[in-house]
This record gives sequence, C-alpha cells and structure tokens, in this order.
Amino acid sequence: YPSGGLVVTQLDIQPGECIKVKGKILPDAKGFAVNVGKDSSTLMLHFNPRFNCHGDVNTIVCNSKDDGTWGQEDRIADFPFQHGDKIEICISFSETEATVKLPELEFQFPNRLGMEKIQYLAVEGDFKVKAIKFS
Ligand SMILES: C=CCO[C@@H]1O[C@H](CO)[C@@H](O[C@@H]2O[C@H](CO)[C@H](O)[C@H](OCc3cn(-c4n[nH]c(N)n4)nn3)[C@H]2O)[C@H](O)[C@H]1NC(C)=O
Repeated sequence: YPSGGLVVTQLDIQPGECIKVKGKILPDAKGFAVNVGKDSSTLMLHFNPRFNCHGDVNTIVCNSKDDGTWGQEDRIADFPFQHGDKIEICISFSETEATVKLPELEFQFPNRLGMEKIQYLAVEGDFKVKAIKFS
C-alpha cells in the first residue's frame, strides 16, 4: 500500500477504551489496513481486509508484528465489505485480546504482545478516513 495514509502517534489508549475509524472504501479498492499498537514495527493488530491482493480475494487477514517481525496470520471467515461502502471500525482491547466491531461482524484477535496501551494508529491502502474518535 503506498504510504501517505493517516498516522496518529503519542496516543495513550487504555484497555476498554474504543478507537473508532469512520471512512469510505474506495470503489476500486484492492485492500486496506488498520494498524494499532506501539509504533509501525510493533503492532497489536494489523487488520487487513483484502478485496484482491497478496493472493487473497475477499478475505480479512489479521496479524501482529513484534519489533518488525510478522506473527502468524489469522484469516477471518466473513467479509462484510463491498467497494464504496461507508463503514465504521471500532477497535478495543484487554490484556488478553483485541476486539474488532464492524457492521455485521465482531471478532477477537489475541493480544499476543500483552500490550497494556495503544500509542499508535495507522490506516493504509484504499480507504478514505472521514473521522476518527477515541472514547
Ligand atoms: C503464500 C505465500 C507466502 O505467504 C504470504 O506472505 C505474504 C508476505 O508476508 C503475506 O502478505 C503480507 O501479510 C502481512 C500480514 O501478515 C501484511 O498484510 C503484508 O502487507 C503489509 C504491508 C505491506 N506494505 C507495503 N507494501 N508496499 C508498501 N509501500 N507498503 N505495508 N504494509 C503482506 O505483504 C501473505 O498474507 C501470505 N499469504 C498467505 C496465504 O500466507
């Protein structure tokens, strides 16, 4: 994904708080990603819906990244996205897992690094951010 997406640093999101990202999936989207964690190299969650990229079609790939090294990928069975959709993605976490809430889908991803706060948010790829909210 070309660089130039939204990046927010110096956050101090605690367990139980929500990160809400509202935006629009581009009409010809190949994929997009929402990354949360400590910084770009250490991610609690890389949430990566793929319409058609990296050999995946209509698949949500999730992963963690520990000091630059990708972990084991999780592929989510459902794909509640269509090109051009306006969606809101809500991410929260506890010491054991991150929770992703979407329209029509909610799932957990293990907090593999035992992260106690989220300091970093980045959105990359074919997604136009309209609003972000921390609550
Ligand atoms: C079957 C062949 C070997 O497995 C494949 O290996 C690929 C490379 O690791 C996997 O794709 C990566 O999967 C990661 C999550 O596990 C990330 O989604 C990674 O893309 C993240 C990324 C790329 N970029 C980027 N590319 N170009 C630029 N400027 N930035 N920025 N962030 C993708 O390139 C891909 O998901 C994986 N596929 C399978 C089925 O395992």
